[in-house]
Amino acid sequence: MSEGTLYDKVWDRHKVTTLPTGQDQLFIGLHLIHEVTSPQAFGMLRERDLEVAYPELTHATVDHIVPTADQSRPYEEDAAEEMMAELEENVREAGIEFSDPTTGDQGIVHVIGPEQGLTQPGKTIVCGDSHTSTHGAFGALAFGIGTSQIRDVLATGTVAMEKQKVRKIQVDGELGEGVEAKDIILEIIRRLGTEGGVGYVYEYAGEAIESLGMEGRMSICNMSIEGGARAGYVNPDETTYEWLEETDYFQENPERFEELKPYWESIRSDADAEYDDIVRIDANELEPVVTWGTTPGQGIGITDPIPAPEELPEDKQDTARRAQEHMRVEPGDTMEGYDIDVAFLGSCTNARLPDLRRAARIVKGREVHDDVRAMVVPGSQRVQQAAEEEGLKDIFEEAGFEWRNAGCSMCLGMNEDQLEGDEACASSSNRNFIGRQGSKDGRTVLMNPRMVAAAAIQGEVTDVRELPEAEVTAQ
Ligand SMILES: CC(C)[C@H](C(=O)O)[C@@H](O)C(=O)O
Ligand code: SF4
Repeated sequence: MSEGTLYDKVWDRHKVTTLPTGQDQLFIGLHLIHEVTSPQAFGMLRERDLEVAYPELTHATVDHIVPTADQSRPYEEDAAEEMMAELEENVREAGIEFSDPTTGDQGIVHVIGPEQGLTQPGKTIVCGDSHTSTHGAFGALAFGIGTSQIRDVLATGTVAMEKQKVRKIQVDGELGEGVEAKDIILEIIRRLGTEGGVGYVYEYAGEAIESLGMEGRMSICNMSIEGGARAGYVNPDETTYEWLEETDYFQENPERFEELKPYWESIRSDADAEYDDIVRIDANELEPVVTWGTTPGQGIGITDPIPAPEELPEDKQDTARRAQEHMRVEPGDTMEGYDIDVAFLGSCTNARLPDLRRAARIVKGREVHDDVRAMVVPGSQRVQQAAEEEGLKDIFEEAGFEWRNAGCSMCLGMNEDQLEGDEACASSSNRNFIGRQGSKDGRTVLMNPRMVAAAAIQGEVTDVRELPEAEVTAQ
C-alpha cells in the first residue's frame, strides 16, 4: 500500500500529536538561526526562565548584517555590531555551535547548512527565514518560521503546524544552452503566480530536475516561497547521496551514512502516491527568464515581449501598471537592451561554487562595462575560499568585478551594500520588490548568474546565449 509522498512520510515520522487547535506538533531535527530573527525569541525564553531544549540540534550563523568588505570588529555600523554581539551572547549562553566569520565556515544560512552536512534527507528543518525552503533540495521538510515559532522550537524542539497540500511540479525534457535551474523556477512562478502555491508544498520531479546537481535543485527549492508555497522538495537520489557523502558530517561519521541511507530511500514519494495537484512544464521550451516588474512572478523569456497590463488577468493589471512605471519599461519591448548600473552575483539562490564557475566562463577575458558597478558576494566563506583557490576570484577581478566576503549583502541591503537612487541592478537573487536592494527607487531585474555576468559586461540586459563562453580550467 502506498504510504504517500515524501511530505506525508516525513511529516508522520515527526508528528508528536495533534493539538486541540487542529494543528500537528512536529519534532524538529535541525533549527538554524541567524542574527536578524533570533534575538527576540531568545528574549522571550529569558522572560520565562526557559532554556534551549536541544542546543545540539541548533546551529547559528551571521549573514544578513555582516559587512562584506571590512569585517574587523567592532563593525563600523553600530546596529550590525549590536546584533552580532547579541547573537554571540545568546549562542554562548545556550551552548549552540556558531559558524562565525573566524571559523572559516560562516555564510548565508541556506548555504552553510547543506555545506556542513547538517541538512539531510528526511529531516525536519526550520529557520526564522522564508528561504528555508532551500533545504528541501535534499529531501528534507524545511520551513521558514516566525518569531513565536522560533521561541517554541528553542524551548521545546517542536513546533505547531498545519499540514499543507502537495502539488507535484513535473519538469520533463532537457534544458537548452544557457538555460538553468533559476529559469525553471522563474518560469514556474510566472505561470502559477506569486500566490499560486498558497496552501501547498511543491514536489519538484521529472527528468529536468533529476539531471540537476544539488546546487541547481537548491536554487529551485529556494524560490518555492516566492511562488507562495510553504516549502519545496526534491526526492533524494544518488546525486543527493554523493553530495552528502563529501560533507563534513559524513566524512567524520561515515558509518552514519550507511545507517541512514535505507531511511533516505524509504522516505521517497511512492510511485503511486496521490497528489492534490500536478503541473507539467516542458524544459525544452524554456529560455533564460528575466523579470520586467517588481515581483518574481513578473517574468518573461529573454526574447519575449513585456506584456501589456490589459492583456493580463484583471487582478494583475494594476500591479503590472505600477511595476512598469517603476521599472520604466514599455509593453511590447523585450528586456534585452535594458540599461543596468549594477550587477550583483550573490544570495542564497545563486552564490554557490557552480554558480560562480558558470558566471566566470562568461566573464573570462572580458571587461565589465564602464558604466557598471559589478560585485561577486560568495554565499559562504567556503565557497569563497574554493573559488579563490581555483582562480575564479582572479577572473572576476581582472574583468573589473569587486570580490567581497560572504553574506546576504545586496540581496536585501541590510548591510552597506545597497543600490543608490534609481540604479538598475542585474541580480542573481530572488526578490525584486520595490526597495528590496536598499533604495526605494532602485530597480531590480532577476536572472540567472550567467545572465548577470553577461549584463555586467554589456551594460544592459543581454541574452547570454549570444556571448560565447571561455574555457575555465576549474573542474
Ligand atoms: C531577514 C529575513 C527575515 C528575511 C526572510 O525571512 O526571508 C530575509 O532573509 C529575506 O530574504 O527577506
Ligand atoms: S541571501 Fe537574501 S534571500 Fe537569502 S537569506 Fe539572505 S537576504 Fe534572505
